[in-house]
Amino acid sequence: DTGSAAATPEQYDIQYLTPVSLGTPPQILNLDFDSGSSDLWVFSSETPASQVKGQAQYNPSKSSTSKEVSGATWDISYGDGSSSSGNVYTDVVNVGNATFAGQAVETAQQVSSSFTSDTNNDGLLGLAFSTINTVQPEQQKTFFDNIRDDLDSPVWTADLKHNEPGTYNFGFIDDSLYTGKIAYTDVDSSDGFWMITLDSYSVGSSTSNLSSRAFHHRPSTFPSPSDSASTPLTGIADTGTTLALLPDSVCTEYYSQVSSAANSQTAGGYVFDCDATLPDFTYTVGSTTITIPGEYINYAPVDTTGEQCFGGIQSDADIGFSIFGDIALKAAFVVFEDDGSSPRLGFAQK
Ligand SMILES: CCNC(=O)c1c(-c2ccccc2)csc1NC(=O)CNCCc1c[nH]c2ccccc12
Repeated sequence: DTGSAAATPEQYDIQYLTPVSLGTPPQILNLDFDSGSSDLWVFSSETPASQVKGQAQYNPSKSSTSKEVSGATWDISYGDGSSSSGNVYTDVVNVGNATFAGQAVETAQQVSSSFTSDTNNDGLLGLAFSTINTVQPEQQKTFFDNIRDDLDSPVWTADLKHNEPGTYNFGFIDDSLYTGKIAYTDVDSSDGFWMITLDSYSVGSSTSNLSSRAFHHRPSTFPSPSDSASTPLTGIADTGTTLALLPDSVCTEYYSQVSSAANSQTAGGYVFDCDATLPDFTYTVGSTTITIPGEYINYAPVDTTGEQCFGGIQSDADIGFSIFGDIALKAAFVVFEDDGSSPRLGFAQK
């Protein structure tokens, strides 16, 4: 079995939505595939009308294959303060032809205001590890955990793009989606996340820094201007988080290269003039180097004046680990591999 479906970005790549077929006859909802959580939850016929603003709703009573999981409930809260909760059914779930008949579909009886106002997002499809699924009293499995044994290969891949549709594939690696080699690194799934350690990172690229300083020649003793560090970064690969949330030291190093940058309390993070030229951000996994172009890190205007823009790299303070969100992942072809015992993450240039 294999599956392939488009990942279409909302404005500013704030999230990527993918069509999913639920039930019989098929009900199509556009879900946010989220490697940072493990609940498949949807707007539903059980969501109060006051909390629905245009979202498609899954109606289990209209599906001949739905079964209520009696006594089961779910309740999830995210670090941005959003939340949702409700009941649980099993039904047929189909993602680009990868199908599982008894997938737990968590119907929302309550969603927080940020989900209500997110009018194109009909729910989330969790792809972190099933150990952090919130269903009680019996925890439910993610779609990937359920279909893994039917897949040609125990993998799913993310090819997210800037401002254009990309692809989520299940069960195979499409060699046309990347260049060079896929470098793999071990995953620590003990917290339920795809947690990895990136071998190093660097801010800017030596040539661009040098040219901006108009050096006529560089004495051999000149320190490398790319502030390249062999400092590792430990964090989670999280398709459900928009930004790259990194250590304060990395943020300071990065934004010190942007003359108009400031860490604004009111804006809730680093902002800069929208016409600023931002340095690239590079990270390495084994022998593979991924470069996030500076323009990807000019995330979005802070307000309608369009003068100040919000950075795509922000602090991971008070999280306890870094989050390599869409800003970091969309520069790469990413392989999420889990044979059930030793999960790995693969990165390739594209
Ligand atoms: C900002 C969203 N990310 C988080 O809260 C988060 C945190 C986290 C924890 C504490 C403080 C800040 C972040 C750890 S893992 C992690 N990752 C996830 O939670 C991934 N799922 C996010 C789902 C999600 C939350 N609010 C949305 C609004 C639109 C679309 C998706 C979402």
